[in-house]
Amino acid sequence: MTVQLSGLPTDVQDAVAGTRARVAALHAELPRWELVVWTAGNVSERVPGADLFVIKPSGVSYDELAPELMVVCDLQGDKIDDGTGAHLQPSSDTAAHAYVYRHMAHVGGVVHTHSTYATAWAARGEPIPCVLTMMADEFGGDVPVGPFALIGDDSIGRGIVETLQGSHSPAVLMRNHGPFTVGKDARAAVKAAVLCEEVARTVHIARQLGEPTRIPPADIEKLFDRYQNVYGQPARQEEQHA
Ligand SMILES: O=C(CO)[C@@H](O)[C@@H](O)COP(=O)(O)O
Repeated sequence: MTVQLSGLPTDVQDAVAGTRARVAALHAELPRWELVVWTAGNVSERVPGADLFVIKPSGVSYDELAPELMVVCDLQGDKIDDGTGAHLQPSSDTAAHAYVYRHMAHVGGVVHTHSTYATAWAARGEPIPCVLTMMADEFGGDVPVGPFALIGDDSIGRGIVETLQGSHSPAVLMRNHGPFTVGKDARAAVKAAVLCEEVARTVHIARQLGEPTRIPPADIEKLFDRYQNVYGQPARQEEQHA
């Protein structure tokens, strides 16, 4: 039987409303940072305290996205009776997002784009080598490549999870497709998507002039640890561990 949002406890309904607002607002970051063309990207976030997540409706222009249009799904990726009406179907990548939420408990947000430089690396099936301190900071090493997988079932999600397990990286380049990123929340996943495109572009440019030099693994670990645990304002650091 389909879950009815209006029948859930008030605190869950309030949590859904807050998640819808955040996810709707974060979609504006995708065109802002030139990570998408047309509607080719999506953001989702887990609803705190519920086995639900919120994701963009498929094919809807970013200009039209509003909190009340965000689709609410269970962790199997099935839309609940969320008040958006039957005409609004969730993103075509919903199954992939749902698989990540079911298999990566620490992940609270997922983003998918087709950003140009990261997607070019995905087309070549080549990991982005860790040759920049920004890569060590955010990705803790190379940005890995996941397998080619067709959209529509658990294949992409399984490829994301299997590739990211054992990696510090919050980004994976799905072969012949494009980047997927994860984070503790949707904002962290959007940040990872922005920085993934930035380093993909920089390393691509560096490669035009010669072979960039890799950062030694011990230094990568030091940089990653500092950035993940020291960078930013103390208050934000506490938030990060909240
Ligand atoms: O890559 C694809 C389709 O192949 C999707 O990620 C992209 O078009 C975005 O689709 P949605 O608008 O989220 O359904």
